[in-house]
Amino acid sequence: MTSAYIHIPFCEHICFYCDFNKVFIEGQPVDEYIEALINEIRLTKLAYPSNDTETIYIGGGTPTALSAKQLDRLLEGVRQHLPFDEKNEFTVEANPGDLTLDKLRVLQNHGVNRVSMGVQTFDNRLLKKIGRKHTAQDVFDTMKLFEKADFQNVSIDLIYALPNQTTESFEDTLDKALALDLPHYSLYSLILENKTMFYNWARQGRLHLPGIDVEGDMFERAIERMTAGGRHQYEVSNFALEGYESQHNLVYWNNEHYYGLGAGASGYLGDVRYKNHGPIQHYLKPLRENERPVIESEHLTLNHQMEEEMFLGLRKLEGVSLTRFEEKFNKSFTSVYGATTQHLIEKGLLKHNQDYLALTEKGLILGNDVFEQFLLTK
Ligand SMILES: C[S@@+](CC[C@H](N)C(=O)[O-])C[C@H]1O[C@@H](n2cnc3c(N)ncnc32)[C@H](O)[C@@H]1O
Ligand SMILES: C[S@@+](CC[C@H](N)C(=O)[O-])C[C@H]1O[C@@H](n2cnc3c(N)ncnc32)[C@H](O)[C@@H]1O
Ligand code: SF4
Repeated sequence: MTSAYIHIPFCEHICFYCDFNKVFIEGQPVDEYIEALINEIRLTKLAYPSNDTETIYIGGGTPTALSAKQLDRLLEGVRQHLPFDEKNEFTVEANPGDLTLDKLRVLQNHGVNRVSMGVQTFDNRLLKKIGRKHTAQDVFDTMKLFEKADFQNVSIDLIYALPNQTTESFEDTLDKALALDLPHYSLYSLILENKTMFYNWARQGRLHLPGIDVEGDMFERAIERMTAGGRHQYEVSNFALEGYESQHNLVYWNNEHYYGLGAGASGYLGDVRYKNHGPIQHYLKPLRENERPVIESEHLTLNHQMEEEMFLGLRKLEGVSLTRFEEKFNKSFTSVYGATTQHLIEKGLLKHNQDYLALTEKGLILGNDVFEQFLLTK
């Protein structure tokens, strides 16, 4: 089975911290983009047939920046080319304030059963400072829409360690988030990305970011609050009620296959990891000639695949299944990673949990230092 990630690179405004592939929507060839995307799905399915789609995730950019009519056309095309069982997870990303009842109904009509919303913080002053256009009230209003449409599987994203954010302010955001009683929360620490407004301001000394200690404190508070609120941490940044872990993101962490569709999307099919052209015109051009808009692709060697199984899998709190590793690669785990694992267990960074190898609490904090040890091609 293969999953599908579909990218919509348009936004109503550009946030100061964001480095994802996106452009301001005004004046963009949105309708042409949607048709090209549907054509890309068709062409990719021809090259890599699959009878069933495990999960579908439409992200961005901002998918809800499309009109109800455009969303309807997009979803019609998606469902036409990707056979999908509506019991499986189908997520669309939304921005608070962008989602109307009309658009939500369109999503529901086409089998979308999960929405992930970018809330970031409930502090209105901070929202403005990071370049968001919504307010906390927009979040509450959108929640009312979900209630009205009887739509329950909603997740929100929060970012912490924002400029001038205090631990108290973040705790207040955590309380407000939990008060919404949602099944899933993603909590990311701010990453200062190259070429963003934030990056320039930081270089000019105009951005006051909390130090590493404060950031660590915030992460600990988040884990405490989420766990006390019944949302268990199943991946470094993700918390869910039992049974509501994001199936699509688990496809990534379990190192499984997915179509990457749309401008700038990445995919993993067979032994090939690939990436599409990011700029809209570069993406549209090959599709006009019925060619896939892939800009780079790489065949992964067995060593690469095993490394990725470890890097990605260890992000899950459950860890990496050794049985699955051996079945997938037809190799004994000990023969590949026995010595590395022994060494990391002695240092208190890894632990065995029956069939699984997982990070300890100390390992979780040191994440990347641990992952590095699993490199086979140094
Ligand atoms: C790329 S956005 C797309 C969805 C939607 N447009 C939105 O803004 O919520 C997905 C999520 O990535 C996270 N994100 C984006 N830039 C980030 C950064 N520099 N550091 C940490 N998280 C970031 C935000 O939490 C955001 O909700
Ligand atoms: C930061 S994650 C947020 C996931 C969300 N918290 C959830 O639980 O569903 C989503 C973002 O990652 C990016 N993304 C995810 N899968 C991708 C892929 N295959 N190719 C390119 N970008 C991808 C998109 O920009 C998307 O907005
Ligand atoms: S965070 Fe979301 S809304 Fe803001 S620029 Fe990035 S993709 Fe667009």
